[in-house]
Amino acid sequence: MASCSTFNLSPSSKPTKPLPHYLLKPLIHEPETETRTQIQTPYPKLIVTGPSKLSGRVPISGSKNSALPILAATLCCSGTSKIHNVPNLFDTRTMASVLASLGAKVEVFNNEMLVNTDGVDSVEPNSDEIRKIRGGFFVIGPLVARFGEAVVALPGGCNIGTRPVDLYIRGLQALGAVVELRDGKVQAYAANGRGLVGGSFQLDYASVGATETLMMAACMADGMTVLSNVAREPEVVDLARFLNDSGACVEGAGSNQLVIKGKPLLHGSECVIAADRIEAGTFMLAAAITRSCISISPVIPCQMSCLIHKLSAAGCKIRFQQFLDVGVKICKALRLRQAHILGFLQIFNRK
Ligand SMILES: CC(=O)N[C@H]1[C@@H](OP(=O)(O)OP(=O)(O)OC[C@H]2O[C@@H](n3ccc(=O)[nH]c3=O)[C@H](O)[C@@H]2O)O[C@H](CO)[C@@H](O)[C@@H]1O
Ligand SMILES: C=C(OP(=O)(O)O)C(=O)O
Repeated sequence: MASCSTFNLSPSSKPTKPLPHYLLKPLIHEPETETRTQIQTPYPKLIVTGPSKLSGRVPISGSKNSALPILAATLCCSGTSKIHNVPNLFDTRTMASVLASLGAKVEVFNNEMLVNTDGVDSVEPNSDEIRKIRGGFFVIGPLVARFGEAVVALPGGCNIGTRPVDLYIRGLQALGAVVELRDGKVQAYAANGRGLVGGSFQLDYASVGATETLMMAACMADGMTVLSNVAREPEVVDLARFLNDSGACVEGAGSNQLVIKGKPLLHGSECVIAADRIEAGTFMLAAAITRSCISISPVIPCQMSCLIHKLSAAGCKIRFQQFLDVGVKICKALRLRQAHILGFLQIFNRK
């Protein structure tokens, strides 16, 4: 296919060289030490002066972490994909720019995005856009699967610390990609000169982003793929649902193993992005620490069970007034141990 890549990506011209150490560094999950919690950044602070009381009803947006991989997955689809309830955020706007930089047609109407990737004529998204957010890197999976090659800058969005992408790369290699790093960009191409081939890959760590990227790639790889020790987060399930609605064959989403039968090309479909459990959880905590009573909607209670349990144990009263309504009221002081940001998010991210 036509490409704006400045590199000659023909397989025969590509001597394989080892990836740099920092991309392949082993996944070591350090304990929550002071070094993780004291990351200094030049970014502005939010200073909240209390005591304050919160009240009222808060609408919860569509999930950013579901929207980003689903937008990337439109690269697997012919025709138009219609995505509803996309939160209007810097990250989703950036992902739309990433797709547009590849030649996709992206139309935005309030919280609805229509994406048609039939006109994609590049495998190299705009690097400035990719470096703005972590999720931009997801496009490497569908690009190499559909077009046989991808040139994607290393992702940004990592003010919370270094977040390697070694699992994405090793997973793509397991599906028959040759991967190199040049000038801060990851270049991947199908070793057989055609497309990816199904294979088996076990993630060292159940990374959400790597699971999603490899799921998209496997949907268009030739044959069966088995991905083990994958992430089980609701956003992974949302992505699998979108891909299956678009003609893919993904089984096992929500468990720790995915079995995926590749198809040559998926077709556009329609989906509604689910409510953001991180946003909902943040408001629940805000109500708890200010001893306030608020109502948030919509929420998906089964995705919040961990946080609901913790807050209930701390004395919060949580009521489901209607199916998706939650009221939070703190009855006694709540003491939460400080945790680094991902640990904090994992209170409601992990099952
Ligand atoms: C866009 C998106 O969905 N972001 C979410 C995603 O972030 P993120 O993409 O960072 O989450 P992952 O589960 O993929 O990765 C978590 C950690 O695993 C390590 N890692 C991951 C991949 C890899 O190839 N190598 C590696 O070392 C990194 O230290 C990383 O910080 O999950 C987090 C934890 O559930 C959420 O808080 C983020 O909001
Ligand atoms: C860390 C987050 O997301 P990302 O991985 O997209 O940077 C977040 O949503 O807080």
